[in-house]
Amino acid sequence: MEFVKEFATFLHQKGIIKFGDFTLASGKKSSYYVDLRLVPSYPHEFRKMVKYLENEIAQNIGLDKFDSIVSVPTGGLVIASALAIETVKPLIYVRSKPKDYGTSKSVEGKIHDGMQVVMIDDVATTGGSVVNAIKSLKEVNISIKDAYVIVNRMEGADEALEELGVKMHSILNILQITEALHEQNLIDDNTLDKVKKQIDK
Ligand SMILES: O=P(O)(O)OC[C@H]1O[C@H](OP(=O)(O)OP(=O)(O)O)[C@H](O)[C@@H]1O
Ligand SMILES: O=C(O)c1cc(=O)[nH]c(=O)[nH]1
Repeated sequence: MEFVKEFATFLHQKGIIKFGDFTLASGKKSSYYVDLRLVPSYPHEFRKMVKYLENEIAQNIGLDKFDSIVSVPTGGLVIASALAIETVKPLIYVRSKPKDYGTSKSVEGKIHDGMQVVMIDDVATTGGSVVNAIKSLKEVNISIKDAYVIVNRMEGADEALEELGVKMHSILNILQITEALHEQNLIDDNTLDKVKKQIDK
């Protein structure tokens, strides 16, 4: 729990979690936004976050139990790249749509039939981005059982992935983050209430 509180406080201090009116990738509206693309600008915290993610994967799955790390551009790929270097695991990534020039590929990097991968993304909301990537991976006979995100906003991603036989893991969820901030009087009751209403919306 210590990492959760420390990381939640960091997200708030640096304005990485923002409260206001936002439109999300899925088209949904939200009273908050977690912009993890800012984290690499703070290399100590970035490294701590990646190490924590590495430990979680090592403990839950085992680093030798999969062939490659896979991610989706752009937010997730920055984190996955750092994790791949830290763990010395191969990295591949899935474009949201195939390139319409050059190689015309949607899955980039070295792949082989029947390979086993673990998905990394920064934030999960509806799970749509990861679901699309998993579908592209299945088309080229790549297997995936586990996906890891840093922040789970708890808006349907777990269920969407479960339908594809993939387990969603997260380092923190939005309730843990905002409850830790509320406890420290960094956000008020009304802000916490709005976040709770967003869950499963
Ligand atoms: O669970 P979902 O409803 O799909 O939403 C979450 C996705 O949205 C964001 O990506 P975005 O499309 O903003 O792309 P970016 O990382 O390139 O900024 C985020 O990085 C996730 O990939
Ligand atoms: O759903 C999204 O697009 C989304 C939400 C969020 O809080 N952060 C983010 O990077 N994307």
